[in-house]
Amino acid sequence: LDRCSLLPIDHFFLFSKRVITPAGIISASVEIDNGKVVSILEREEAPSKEINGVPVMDYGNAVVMPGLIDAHVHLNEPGREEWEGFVTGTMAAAAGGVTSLVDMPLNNFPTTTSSELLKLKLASAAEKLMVDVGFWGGLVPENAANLTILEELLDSGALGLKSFMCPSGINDFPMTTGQHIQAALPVLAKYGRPLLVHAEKEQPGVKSSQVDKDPRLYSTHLESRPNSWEQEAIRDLLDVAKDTAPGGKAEGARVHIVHLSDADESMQMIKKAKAQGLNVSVETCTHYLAFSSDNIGDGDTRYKCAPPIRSEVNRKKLWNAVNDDFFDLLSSDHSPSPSDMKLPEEGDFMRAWGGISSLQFVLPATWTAGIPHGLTLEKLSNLWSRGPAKLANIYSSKGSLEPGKDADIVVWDPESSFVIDENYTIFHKHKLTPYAGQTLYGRVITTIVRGQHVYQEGHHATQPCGKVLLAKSTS
Ligand SMILES: NC(=O)N[C@H]1NC(=O)NC1=O
Ligand SMILES: [Zn+2]
Ligand SMILES: [Zn+2]
Repeated sequence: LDRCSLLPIDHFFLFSKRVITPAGIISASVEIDNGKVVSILEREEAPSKEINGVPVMDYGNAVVMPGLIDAHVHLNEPGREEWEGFVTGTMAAAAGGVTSLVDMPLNNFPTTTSSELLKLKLASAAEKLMVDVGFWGGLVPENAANLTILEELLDSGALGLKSFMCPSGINDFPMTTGQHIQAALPVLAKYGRPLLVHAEKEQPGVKSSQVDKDPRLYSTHLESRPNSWEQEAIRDLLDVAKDTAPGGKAEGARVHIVHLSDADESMQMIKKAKAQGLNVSVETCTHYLAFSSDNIGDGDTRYKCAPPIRSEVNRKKLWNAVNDDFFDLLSSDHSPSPSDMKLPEEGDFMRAWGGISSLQFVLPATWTAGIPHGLTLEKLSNLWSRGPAKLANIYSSKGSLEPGKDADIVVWDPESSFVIDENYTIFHKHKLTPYAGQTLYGRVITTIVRGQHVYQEGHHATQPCGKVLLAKSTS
C-alpha cells in the first residue's frame, strides 16, 4: 500500500474552510479511513495537528471537493499507445484533479466492441492506472445486428455503449444509423445503462473535404461541419430515443449526447425531448466553453475537433445554457494523437487529426472560462463529478463527498494562477495542446483516490494503484 500513496496512512482528517458537499460549501473536517469518507463535521477552525492520534491536514482556504470524473476520454491503448496510454493518461488525470475516467471504445485497436475485446482492454490496463478507469463499449453495425454480442459486452462490465452517427475518423469503428441505435436500446434498457452518441450527420452538399477551399483557414473546417450536421443527427436520434419514455420499449435506457457544440436548434430539440419525458442527457466539453472560432488562427490545427468549435456568439449561448442547468455534465473528449498527425507545419485543417488534448487542464480551464460567466464552485463540481457519476452509474460510490463513499478528492486553489509554459509539466504523452501559453486559475494541490494521495504538487505516487470500474451484471 505504501507506494500507492504519497502519504501512506489509512486514517486521517482533511480540514478546509471550503469543503464542497451536497448540502453546500462548508468549513469542515473530512475524516477518511480505509479509502472511504467516514464523516464530514462542520467546524470553523482547523483542529489541532491531530485528533486522538489521527493526523489532520489543514488545507486552510483551499477547496476540498469530489475528484472530477471525466466520462469521455480516449486513452487509445492497446493498439495506439503511441497516441496516449493508460500510464500517461491517468498520470495527467491525477495531476488535473480527475480521480476517475471512462475510456472510449475507439482509437484503441482493436476497438472495444465485444466482451473479448473488453478483456483485452482490461489486460492492457493492468498495473498502469494512477486513477480509477471504467470503459464504454462500442456500438457498431456488426454488434447491433447480433444482440448477444452486446449482452456479453455489457455482462463483462462495460458501463454503457458509445456510437457515432457519422464516420468516426477510425476505419475499424463504423458509424451507426438510427435503426442500429433503435435495435440496441432495449438491450441497454434491460441493463439500465446509457448509450452515448456522437451526434453529427453528414449532409448532402457539404463535404468534409472541401477541396476547393483553402484548408489552412479555420473557416474551411468550420463550414465543412455546419451546425446542421448536429441538428440532423439529433433529430434522428431523438426520434428513436422516444422508446426511452415511460412505457416505451427501451424504458430504462438513457441516450446521452456527447460533446454538443451547437447552441441553437440542437439545444432547443434536446430541451423539448427532456420536457416530453425522454431519458435524454447531454454534455459539452471544456474547449467549446473556453475557445471560439473568432480567436483561432489559420493553420492552428491544435483546435481541430468534431463537432468544431463555433463562434463567440455560440460560446456565450453555451455558457447561458450552463447557467440554466441545461447540461448534465462536462467532459474533456481528450483525443490526442502524435503531434505530427496534427500537421503543425502544413496547418491543413482538412487532413489534420481531429481531437483536442486537454485532460490535465479541464478543471482550471473550465473554472477560468467560467469566472466571467458567474460559474460557481458548486455548479462546477456538479457538472464534473455528480453528473458524470450518474451517467456511468457509479454515483452510489463516487461523485460527491458523503460519508460511505470513496474518498476521491481534489484539493485545489481557485484563486491561484499558473501558466502552461515550459516550466509546467504536462503529463500527456504529447505536449501539443491549444491550452499552451494560457494563464489558468485553479492550481491543483493534491489529488486523492480512495484515500490514497496519488498526486501532490507536481509529484505522483510511485505505484499506480487505480482500479478498473466494471458495471455489475444485472441480467
Ligand atoms: N475518433 C475520435 O477520437 N474522434 C473524436 N475527436 C474529435 O474531435 N471528436 C471526436 O469524436
Ligand atoms: Zn465524438
Ligand atoms: Zn470522443
